[in-house]
Amino acid sequence: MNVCPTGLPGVYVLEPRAAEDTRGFFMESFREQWFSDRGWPSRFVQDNHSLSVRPGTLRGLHYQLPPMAQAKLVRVISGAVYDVAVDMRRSSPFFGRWVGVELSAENKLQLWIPEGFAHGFCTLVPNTEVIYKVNAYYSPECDRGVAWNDPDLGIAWPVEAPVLSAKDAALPRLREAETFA
Ligand SMILES: Cc1cn([C@H]2C[C@H](O)[C@@H](COP(=O)(O)OP(=O)(O)O[C@H]3O[C@H](C)C(=O)[C@H](O)[C@H]3O)O2)c(=O)[nH]c1=O
Repeated sequence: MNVCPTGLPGVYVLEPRAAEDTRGFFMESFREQWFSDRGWPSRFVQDNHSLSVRPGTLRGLHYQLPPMAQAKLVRVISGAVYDVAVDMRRSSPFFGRWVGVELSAENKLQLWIPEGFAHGFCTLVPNTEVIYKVNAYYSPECDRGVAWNDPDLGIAWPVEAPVLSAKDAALPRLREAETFA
């Protein structure tokens, strides 16, 4: 498995190795030691799975505040997304900076997003399924978000008028959002 840094320190692309043969492929999609060997959180307590039927569906940008902050390991098992992470730590020199990576069932890439970052994605094709591990349970009380189209973030989403939940359509801008210290 290759680990590739992105333009945003702390966020990495993981490239598992797939063994392909005439039947298809086999891939180890997760190993605890990939994380413990790097001093990253390695105990994941919840798996998430979402299906977005329409292309241009945008989920995010979401994060959970302490004590339920979540690190996330994200991958796509059907379809493709433009996956985005944003540094939400005011103390970081990269506060408000973002990175976007295409994750797809075809490229099998995974995105490692540490605690302190917001996460969102926009689907690129119909019936896209995203699965991801998190290292803290869902906590509606600690759940927060920031607007996908905040001009202070300037994220280059591949869609101008995404399909949004009512919740996501009403998220605050970064300047009003509760962020990490
Ligand atoms: C996140 C979550 C949600 N839910 C329930 C709450 C709602 O009744 C329903 C849909 O939740 P929501 O609209 O927040 O789902 P998404 O918009 O896909 O949210 C996710 O989108 C971005 C991309 C993320 O990274 C987060 O993991 C997560 O916030 O599932 C749960 O029961 N458990 C959970 O862990």
